[in-house]
Amino acid sequence: MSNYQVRKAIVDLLLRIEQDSGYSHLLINNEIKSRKIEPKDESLLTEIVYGTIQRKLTLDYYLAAFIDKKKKIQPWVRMVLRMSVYQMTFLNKVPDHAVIHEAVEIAKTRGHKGIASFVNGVLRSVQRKGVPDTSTIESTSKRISIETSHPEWLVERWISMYGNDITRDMCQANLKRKALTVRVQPLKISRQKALDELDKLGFETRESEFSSQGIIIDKGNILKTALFSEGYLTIQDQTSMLVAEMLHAKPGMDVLDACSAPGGKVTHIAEKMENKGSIDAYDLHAKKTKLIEDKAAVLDLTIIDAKQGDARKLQEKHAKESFDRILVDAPCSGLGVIRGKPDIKYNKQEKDIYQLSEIQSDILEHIAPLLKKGGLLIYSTCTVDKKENEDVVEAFLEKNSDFILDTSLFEDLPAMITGSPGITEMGLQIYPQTFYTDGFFLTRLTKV
Ligand SMILES: C[S@@+](CC[C@H](N)C(=O)[O-])C[C@H]1O[C@@H](n2cnc3c(N)ncnc32)[C@H](O)[C@@H]1O
Repeated sequence: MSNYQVRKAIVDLLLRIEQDSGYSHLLINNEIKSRKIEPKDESLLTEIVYGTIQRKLTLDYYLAAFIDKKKKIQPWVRMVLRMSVYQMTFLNKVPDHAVIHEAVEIAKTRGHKGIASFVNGVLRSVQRKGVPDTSTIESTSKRISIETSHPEWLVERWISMYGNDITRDMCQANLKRKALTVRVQPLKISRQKALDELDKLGFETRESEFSSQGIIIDKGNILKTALFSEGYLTIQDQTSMLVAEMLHAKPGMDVLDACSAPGGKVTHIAEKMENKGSIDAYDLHAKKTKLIEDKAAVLDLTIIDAKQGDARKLQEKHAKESFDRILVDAPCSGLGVIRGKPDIKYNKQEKDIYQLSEIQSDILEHIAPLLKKGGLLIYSTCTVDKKENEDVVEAFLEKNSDFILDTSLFEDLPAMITGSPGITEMGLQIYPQTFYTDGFFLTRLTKV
């Protein structure tokens, strides 16, 4: 594929992601497969698409300095300008003159001479004058918003909850790549053996301190290994691995995972149970239960019964106090995983947070009777927002006097997390900047 064709594919992809509000990671993978993008172009395509989405608001701020406010710009032309300015400002892989040349070529073929000369004019001005200085933006929230490309309502919200410094660090961390992490299936391979095998294959790896099963991959493509395809390893963020570590499910126990798909945490729980006992794994969406089944099958785990069910109605299916352990890994706004799914920061709205917090409270309220006395319940989300995290837990504890927060959680956490800035009376909020993981919330409750 020529450079021009790769750039053209990037513009199409950016347009589709914006117009369909599609998840960029899924659309990028489809594009690579369907257009048969060569491996040498794969990483550049991914880098430009992700980068352009990640920096969208910053790029638009830069472009606004060079384009008349009243000028109507077609969406594809804006995409060409954004991706070109992204490459000129944040990447140094291709010289500016080549970036401009390719942008003009796309504009000529897709549009006409007039558009090509507009694109050429704007990009040449950016090249000549440089992008505008953002340090003169007076309002703190606006400056963070523009510099890190997060919507201002979200920056203001985070500032009101966590202050300027944590918010700025969080927004900046969301722009950086995180290392891929995997979990070993300990019934099939030990972590040490997996590390040795990966070492032989030329991977650069480290042990994760979040989980005895976790491995951080600094270099190497795990997807192409038999260790992955044969279920010795599975991809999971380190924060998610904390859940099964903290749930302490033992072989022979009865466990409920109320919101289970695609099955990352429930398979980890089954591993901790040495594949002995029983796990009822529900998800609201019937088609997603197949994802849980597939994951369990590749990992050779047989104790998971994946089925459709609304977590708010499980009392119709199970008697009170049926379970030793319950996981509520609730549907959430996902503001902790912006780094991997940058679309989230533009697609989520503040009202979603309020709606989700009601669903989360509802799920907890209806699940609570199913826990045995002395049992443990973990509530977790992959978001950073008090309304969906601490507030949900606090309201639940106020209403349900038979539950208390299991404060031994705080001694139970891995040493590197103890004393981390997100620990509160209601649980552990992990910020994406603290350990360069996803942002995540987790707490552990017990019935007395
Ligand atoms: C954060 S995800 C769970 C991730 C999963 N625990 C894992 O580790 O792979 C939340 C899941 O809850 C499901 N969900 C949403 N509302 C639900 C409800 N009322 N009852 C059960 N599941 C629900 C969603 O379909 C989604 O798959």
